[in-house]
Amino acid sequence: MSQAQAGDATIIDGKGFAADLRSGVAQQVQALKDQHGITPGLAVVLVGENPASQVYVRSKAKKTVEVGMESFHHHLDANTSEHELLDLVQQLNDDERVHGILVQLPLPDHIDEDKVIHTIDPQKDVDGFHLMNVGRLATGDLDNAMVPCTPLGCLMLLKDQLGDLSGKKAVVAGRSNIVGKPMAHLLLANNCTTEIVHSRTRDIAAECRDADILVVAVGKTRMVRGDWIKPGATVIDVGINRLDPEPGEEKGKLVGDVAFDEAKQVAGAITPVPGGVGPMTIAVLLANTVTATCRQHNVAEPARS
Ligand SMILES: Nc1nc(=O)c2c([nH]1)NC[C@@H]1CN(c3ccc(C(=O)N[C@@H](CCC(=O)O)C(=O)O)cc3)C=[N+]21
Repeated sequence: MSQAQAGDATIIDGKGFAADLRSGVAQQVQALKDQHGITPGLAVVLVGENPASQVYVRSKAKKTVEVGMESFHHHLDANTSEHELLDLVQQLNDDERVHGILVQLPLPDHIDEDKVIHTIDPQKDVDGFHLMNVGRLATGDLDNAMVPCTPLGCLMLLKDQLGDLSGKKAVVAGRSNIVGKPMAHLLLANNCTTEIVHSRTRDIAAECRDADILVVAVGKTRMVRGDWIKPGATVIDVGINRLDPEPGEEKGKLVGDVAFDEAKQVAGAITPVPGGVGPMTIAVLLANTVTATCRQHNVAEPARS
């Protein structure tokens, strides 16, 4: 391979990759219908009126139907009690048309999120947030874990870009339970030398600059600058931040946690925002629902990553 030249980073097409993944999922759904008479079903539960959440939920429901699955949508009002929500989750656990359950986070303050997540049947936990699935991922039992959608989507993009990841130095910026920690476990399971950096890391720029693979999920607009990146590195930007609108704009632009214009001068490959990791999250959710369906019916499951 030739040496990376300044300014020539490959822009990783997450949107296109996600569309291909969804058409693969649509074929798997068709096969489940034709060969086993099973229609995978995904239930999405939204509590309250957060407008951004409503946009994601609508997009998920539309794409669920597009791949041929059944979509069950439960929209509860903001003052729903914890007890009512737990009852609904239990009802979805018991419903055999439902193979995957996603409860959109964050939940209102009066509801204990952990309690809700741990009421979901681990086999239907397509977000991979239940402790049973967290433990399986952390112990490397990937054959039985449900793996969180965003990190799994990032891994798919990395493997598509780089092939075998063995021996590569991977740095994950951010230590959240939904992205940073599961991402680090996945990279470790794929034989990367893996490090997590965070707000208390002594020289975070220097640690990032050592990475062949840099995954950024810190939730801070354009925190990672061009000079934090090793020339030729592969950069995955998980951030989704909305800027204040410019005069004449109705909504502000979406930008990542990486200063894209600087980073693309240095990186070998980089995901854009929007059109990078975001669309992968939804596509992997659908893929996880097929995986969950296969496991619940003892049908051979498609290889994922
Ligand atoms: N239990 C749970 N599971 C989740 O997976 C979950 C959640 N709660 N709560 C909210 C966040 C957010 N999230 C996104 C998914 C796709 C895009 C996405 O497709 N973004 C597009 C842009 C969309 C736009 O233009 O607004 C992109 O990056 O290209 C973004 C954000 C999933 N979440």
